Order: sequence, then structure tokens, then C-alpha cells
Amino acid sequence: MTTAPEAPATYRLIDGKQTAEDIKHEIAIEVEKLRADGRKIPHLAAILVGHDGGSETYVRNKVLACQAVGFGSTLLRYEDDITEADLLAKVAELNHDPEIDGFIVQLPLPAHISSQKVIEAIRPEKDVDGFHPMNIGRMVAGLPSLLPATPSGIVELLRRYHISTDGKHCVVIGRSNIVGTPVSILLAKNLEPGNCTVTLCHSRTQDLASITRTGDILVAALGRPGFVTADMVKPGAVVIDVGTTRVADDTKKAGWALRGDVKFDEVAPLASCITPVPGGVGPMTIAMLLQNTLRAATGEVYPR
Ligand SMILES: Nc1nc(=O)c2c([nH]1)NC[C@@H]1CN(c3ccc(C(=O)N[C@@H](CCC(=O)O)C(=O)O)cc3)C=[N+]21
Ligand SMILES: [Mg+2]
Repeated sequence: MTTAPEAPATYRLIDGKQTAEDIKHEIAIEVEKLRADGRKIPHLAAILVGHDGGSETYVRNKVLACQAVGFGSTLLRYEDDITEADLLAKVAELNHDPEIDGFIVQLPLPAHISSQKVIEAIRPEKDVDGFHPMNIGRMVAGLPSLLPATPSGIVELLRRYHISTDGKHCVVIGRSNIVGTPVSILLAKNLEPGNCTVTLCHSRTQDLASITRTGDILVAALGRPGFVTADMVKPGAVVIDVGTTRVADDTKKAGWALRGDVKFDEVAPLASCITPVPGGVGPMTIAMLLQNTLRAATGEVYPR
């Protein structure tokens, strides 16, 4: 077999890690201004239930990010046998605590607890995940709201990399409440970036590849490692990989590696721009969570 020359890798890597660092630096400057003006320093709380390895990492990274920008932070940990009533009582406490500007309840929760009930118990003004129906509804209506962090992180990457979205076909794979559905809504809005024609694909979509191949922008947010292959991608597409699944990997010290939803090695040479995993959308999620906390603290969305 002759070895064909490698396709020239002319794609641009979208560096979410660096962009998140830039945003955190901007937030740190805002915190210094608040401090200089004698105003309240933003404070984020996170509730973590149980001992899922991935969740522990993400929550730890959120707390470290708070420290990096000068926010206050509180981590509340509970065993996975906490009752739904007790968890709802903790949420009510944080709702009423004037020191806490925003908080999140890390998902997933144990099966005996209704995530929906917990999300709806959070005061929308402190819902820095942007998961409460009030914030989702306001986002859909185009009103000021706390936006879900991963979708707004994707929009922010497109903005900072000057990727033109106007009139483009954006194909989203995955219809979760936290990524696929909201990013579809945001990118269809008459905003900059925005004005996309959006197709939202999911597990029941017929002939998926024929649709994804028409995407100028392809957002993979289904949580299946390596699902998106070269034959599913339009040459020149912008590829946004939202997947962060831990897969077993004996070559790594931890025994696992983080894998995206896109087969990076075969898709990248086809793409005009692509986000890596790790170092793409993940760090942006945390940066946008901090931005939401700042907005919650200053009353920018819900004036106090
Ligand atoms: N209430 C709630 N809000 C969330 O925002 C939320 C959640 N629950 N549950 C789980 C998902 C997932 N998520 C990630 C955040 C950061 C990275 C991230 O920073 N990833 C790094 C690598 C981190 C690592 O080393 O494992 C990267 O992609 O480079 C990934 C995933 C937030 N989520
Ligand atoms: Mg999904």
C-alpha cells in the first residue's frame, strides 16, 4: 500500500483554554474595580452530591477558578444518600444567604432526587447555571437572563475567533437541556454571533450524516466519544466538540483519558477551525460560569 501524503493540516485550533484564561483575566480586573469601589466581592457556591470522579474534578476546577479571579467560593459536599428534602432545604438556605450571589448544584444527582425539582427550587437571580425555567424562558424570549454556561462559552469562542455565523447552517447533534437545546436557540437569534439557520439533530434523526454534512458549523453535544467521523463533516466546516467523556486508557497514569464526541485526528484536517478535547469548550464553561456569577453579583440581569 502506498502512503498517501497527509492532507495539509491547515485548520485553526480554537484554544478554549487560552480564551478562558483571557476571560478570567478580564473578570479579575472587574473584581478589583468592585473592591476599589467598596462593593461586594462576588461569591459562588457549589453543591456536590456523592463522589463521581468527573463531577469532583469539575467542581474543584470551579472553586480554583473562583480563587484565580478573586471571588469568594463555598463548596458544600453531601453523601449520595442525602434526601431530596434535605437537599431542597440547602438550596433554600443558599437562596436566602446574602453572602452567596450565585450557586450551582452539580449534575447528575442520585436517582432518588429529582433534578428538575432542585433546579426549580433555585432562585432565578442566583441560578448561575442558567438552568431554571425562568432563565430558559427569558433566553428564548430574548430578554436579559443568566445564560447556560456551555452554550454561551461556544458563542464566546465564535465571537473571539471572528468566525462568521450570519446566514450559516449550524447543525447541532444532541438535544440536552444544558447544551444542545439552548445553543440551538442562541445561534438562531438575531445576535452577533448568531443568525444561523439551525438544525437540531438527536438520537431519532434519520440519515444523520446527510444532514451533518451540510453544516457550516457543526456542534457535537451528544456525549458519545468519537461519534463524529470524517464522512459526517463538510470540508471547511467549523467543528465544536462539546463531549468530555472519561474513557479507559492504560497509557495514562490516571487509567483514563478525556475523549470528545469528534474523532479529532480524522476530522481536524477537513475542518477550517476545530475545538480540541481537552482544552476547548470545557474551560470555557467554567469561565462563563464565573461571568454569570459576576453578573448575578452586580445585579446586571435582575436589578436589585
Ligand atoms: N450543574 C452543573 N453545571 C455544569 O456546568 C455541569 C454539570 N452540572 N455537570 C457536568 C457538566 C460538565 N461540565 C464541565 C465543565 C468543565 C469541564 C472542563 O473544564 N474540562 C476540561 C478538562 C477537565 C479535566 O481534566 O477532566 C477540558 O475540557 O479541557 C468539562 C465539563 C460542567 N457541567
Ligand atoms: Mg446530550
